[in-house]
Amino acid sequence: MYCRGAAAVILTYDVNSLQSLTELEERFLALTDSASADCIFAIVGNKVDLTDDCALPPDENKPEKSVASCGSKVRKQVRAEDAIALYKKILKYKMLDEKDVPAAEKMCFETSAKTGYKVDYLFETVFEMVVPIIVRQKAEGPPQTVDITDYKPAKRTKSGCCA
Ligand SMILES: Nc1nc2c(ncn2[C@@H]2O[C@H](COP(=O)(O)OP(=O)(O)OP(=O)(O)O)[C@@H](O)[C@H]2O)c(=O)[nH]1
Repeated sequence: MYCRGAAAVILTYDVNSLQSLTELEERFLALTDSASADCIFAIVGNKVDLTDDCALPPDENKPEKSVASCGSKVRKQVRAEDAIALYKKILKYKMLDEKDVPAAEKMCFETSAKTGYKVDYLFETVFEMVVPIIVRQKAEGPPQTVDITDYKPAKRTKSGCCA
């Protein structure tokens, strides 16, 4: 219902929870089936304010970097590559060709709704992509929706039968 005719879908996970990324695919991707055919997908890893430099993926050569926490900050559980992999899975699911859509690296963001980090950048980027698509769709023809305010009930016959 929320996605019907959508020109853009922003799928958001928590960078500190791998499960939240997995759930995007398992629970929410199918909900985007009713989005517009040329819908833009953005994958957003939120809550980066809770992580810091020690959030880098564990480096096998430097085991001290793979500690589970660093001061009050936690180690990031979801790497940028995981989000990029999900973006590519979405393209497969939607049967879209990589060369016809924005690059995965451009459509995967990391934000903090708490501090505002990269939030404006996310929405500005998505808007810049989406506005030309909406303008083109409008120029191409009427929307694929039904205006129920135009509905005029059929005249009833004397018997009240619709035959
Ligand atoms: N530290 C931090 N906390 C955040 C951030 N964004 C949201 N939160 C917190 O995370 C919790 C869930 O936020 P919601 O906005 O309810 O997100 P949601 O996806 O609707 O989460 P659910 O209600 O659990 O489904 C709240 O306590 C928010 O304050 C962020 O960028 N950083």
